[in-house]
Amino acid sequence: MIELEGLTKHYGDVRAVDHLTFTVRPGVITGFLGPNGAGKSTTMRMMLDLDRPTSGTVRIDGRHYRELHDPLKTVGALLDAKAMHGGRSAYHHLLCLAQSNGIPAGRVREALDTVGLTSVARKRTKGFSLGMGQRLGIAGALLGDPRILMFDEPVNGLDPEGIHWIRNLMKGLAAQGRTVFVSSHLMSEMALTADHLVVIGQGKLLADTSMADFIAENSRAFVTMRSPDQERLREVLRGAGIDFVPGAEGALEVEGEDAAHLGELAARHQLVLHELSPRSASLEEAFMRLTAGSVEYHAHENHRPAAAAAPTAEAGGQWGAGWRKKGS
Ligand SMILES: Nc1ncnc2c1ncn2[C@@H]1O[C@H](COP(=O)(O)OP(=O)(O)OP(=O)(O)O)[C@@H](O)[C@H]1O
Repeated sequence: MIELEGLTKHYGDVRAVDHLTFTVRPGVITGFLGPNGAGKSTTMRMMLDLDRPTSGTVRIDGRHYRELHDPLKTVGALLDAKAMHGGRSAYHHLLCLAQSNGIPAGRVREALDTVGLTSVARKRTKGFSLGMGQRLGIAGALLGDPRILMFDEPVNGLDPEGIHWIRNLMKGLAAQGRTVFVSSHLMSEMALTADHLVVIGQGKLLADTSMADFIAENSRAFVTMRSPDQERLREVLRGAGIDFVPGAEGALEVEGEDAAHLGELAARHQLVLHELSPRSASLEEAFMRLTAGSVEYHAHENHRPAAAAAPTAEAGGQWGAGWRKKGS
């Protein structure tokens, strides 16, 4: 278990982490989400005593990291996959880690095997691809067979097979009763991986909830309506007291009404419709709405693709940019 209480970190005027209090529990995957610059890496560094908090505490199984006898046997972490000596082989990289942490040398082969690097164990790591580096970093995290695992953006730059592998590995570790804490800036990825969510923005806690509750609370259902006479459609909806928001490419989005009722309303007014489709908003959109007020790096509106009604995280840096207030 990891417990944070009032954890705070200032870099000069920047409040990178601002009074974070939450608990990461064993047996589930906890996703740590936030837009770029939200403070995820800083929080994880403080958990591992790599950065000193301005105030507040982190407890790992009830103790401060510094008080752990064999830290790698309690908590394993992948923070920066490139943080390794390029001249060493994968085997020797892990052997050094094992020897300096009182871990039996036999664990090196087991860890290499778990991450699928046995065939390149003797190769120097400087020739490794990003994916191989990530796997080696994960082998380092698993080396001490720790009860707690932390991964900072583990799927960054990985191909679909690598992403699938990491996802299943984390699920397996949680199923064994371990504490698994994983950061990401992609809600879509977390939706497939995490059981619990902790969301931060500008260092502050925005949500601490189960994935099931987040989905239940945020699955916005709406109907997209499109007519060749869009102005009349607006008038008809307003006349019936129905709220709407602008959608993609001039369409309108209506919440809280079913499509059949809206179709009948249009028919009564002899209004031609070119589209009447029930939809549900993506979790990515719900996440963007949650973090909209706390985005550090906004993309310029003019750079948005024309059809991006619900911008995806992959489009880059558009947190909250596409969210419109109801009735605007
Ligand atoms: N060593 C440092 N010195 C000064 N400012 C820093 C330092 N490290 C982080 N920051 C600032 O603290 C804030 C949080 O950064 P952090 O890297 O923790 O965010 P993050 O959520 O991990 O972002 P990303 O998803 O982009 O990695 C940012 O405003 C960042 O510029």
